[in-house]
Amino acid sequence: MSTSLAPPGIVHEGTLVPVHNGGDSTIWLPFEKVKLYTNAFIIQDGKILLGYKKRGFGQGLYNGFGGKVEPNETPAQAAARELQEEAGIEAPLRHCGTLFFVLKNFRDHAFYVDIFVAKEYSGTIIETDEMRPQWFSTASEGLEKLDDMLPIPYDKMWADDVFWMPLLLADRPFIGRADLDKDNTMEKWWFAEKTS
Ligand SMILES: Nc1nc2c([nH]c(=O)n2[C@H]2C[C@H](O)[C@@H](COP(=O)(O)OP(=O)(O)OP(=O)(O)O)O2)c(=O)[nH]1
Repeated sequence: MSTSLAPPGIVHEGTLVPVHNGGDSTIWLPFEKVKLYTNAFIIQDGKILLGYKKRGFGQGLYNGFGGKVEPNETPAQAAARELQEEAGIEAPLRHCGTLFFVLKNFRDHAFYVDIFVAKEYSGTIIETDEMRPQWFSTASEGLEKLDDMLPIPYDKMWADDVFWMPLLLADRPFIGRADLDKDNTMEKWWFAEKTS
């Protein structure tokens, strides 16, 4: 489909196949500037590594490891640095998705988040001041779970994650936008699979 149908903030050359869209709001929230962020996940052997955010933005939610891209860095470099700083590990990260994220009542900036994934890592996973890492099962409900590992805790994650996480788990590149209210409820969203 044509990318002109994608929401403001989404820039992509190639074919996008929309997979989810919705929300009660008729307009996309305005934004003045955009800041670059990263988010990185390790997915291996039926499990995914998430971190419980202990402080700051998103405190109390589980997420991948990431943060701001510094002025001297590429997103890939920032993703590697944040994974090391927040979980103590290194990994051959691959770009797998892009999330454009706008928070209502947060006027400062929109978030352009490059999402990375790796199937392996080196080093020892450690808890840091910012994140408490924990493995979760990627098995769907009803399927056999790994030992006593809990399923992905979507009710304790950013509300939009449930829309794109299945694409990440299936290794299907994606792009999307989510506008959220400050209490982590979805205002409006649009997600597409990148097929070229
Ligand atoms: N899973 C998920 N992550 C999100 C969403 N929106 C959003 O900003 N993020 C991620 C991107 C970043 O990894 C993180 C926000 O960065 P942060 O708050 O941890 O970074 P920071 O400003 O503290 O920067 P730094 O000190 O870690 O560099 O949240 C979302 O809707 N879902």
